[in-house]
Amino acid sequence: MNSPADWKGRVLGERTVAYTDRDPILYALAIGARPDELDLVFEDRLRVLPPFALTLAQWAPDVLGSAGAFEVGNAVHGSQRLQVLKPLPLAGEISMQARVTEVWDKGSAAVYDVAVESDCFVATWSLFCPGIGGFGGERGPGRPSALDSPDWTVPLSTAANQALLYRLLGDRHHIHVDPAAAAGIGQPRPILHGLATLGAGALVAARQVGAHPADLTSLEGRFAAPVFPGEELRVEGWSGGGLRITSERGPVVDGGRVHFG
Ligand SMILES: C/C=C/C(=O)SCCNC(=O)CCNC(=O)[C@H](O)C(C)(C)COP(=O)(O)OP(=O)(O)OC[C@H]1O[C@@H](n2cnc3c(N)ncnc32)[C@H](O)[C@@H]1OP(=O)(O)O
Repeated sequence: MNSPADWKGRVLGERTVAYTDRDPILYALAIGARPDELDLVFEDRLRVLPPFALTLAQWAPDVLGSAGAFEVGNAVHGSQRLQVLKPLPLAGEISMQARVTEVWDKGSAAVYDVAVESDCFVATWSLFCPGIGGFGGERGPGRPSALDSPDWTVPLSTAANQALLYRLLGDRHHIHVDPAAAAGIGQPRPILHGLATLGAGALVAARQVGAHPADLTSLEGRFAAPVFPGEELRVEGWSGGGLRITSERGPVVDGGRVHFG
């Protein structure tokens, strides 16, 4: 295919992914679950955090990269949406189908939207792919609008080894572990997975609003700047479900929304 636009509508296939209770527990630990949150870390009481689903569906954006739609070494995860349809089992198999739903032309970059559907969730990845824009397509959604002061702000510490833990859940792109790969996307050191930051923000939001984090019904956010493992962040929330995560450099997740049932 010659133009990114040619990938719109492309079916990326179907996959059934199996997991055990070890995997949602590892997910909970990798996004900062505490030892007293037994529902998240102890198999006898386990409830699966819905964003764990995103680790099961990681194959879909990877298939698009492997098929040649973009250069895997310089693309980044631009944004994510997750809609929960029903709870994930504690262990078992999930069958999913994926396709490219949109291709946006940002001038300097192309943005691919990849949707993954299963009977438990619908998830959409936006992949920001520098160097292949300017193909005459539509620009798509712009930057999120400015917000008033947040209704609450909670500090969020990331761990120096957080990307090393999170990658064991399936996203083993080298930019999260190898300084040379990080340099290839212009970063001074390996960066944290956007989904680790967003998942951690959702967990903080649940604690703050008094919801059980496994009751999450929808989550979304745009990755506005990289996070470096070990950085201190702030999670900001709005009563209507708005969510933003900032570092001392500015927003790292903006346009966020999280809802609990
Ligand atoms: C395989 C990888 C997995 C990962 O997990 S990677 C880790 C998670 N992701 C990140 O850390 C990415 C953090 N974000 C960034 O580094 C930057 O942010 C970007 C490189 C994505 C973009 O920065 P810039 O090239 O400076 O773009 P601009 O000049 O701010 O905007 C140009 C156009 O691109 C749109 N855009 C900007 N950021 C995103 C995004 N994150 N997702 C989708 N579109 C984006 C804007 O809106 C605008 O377009 P309009 O003029 O139409 O408004």
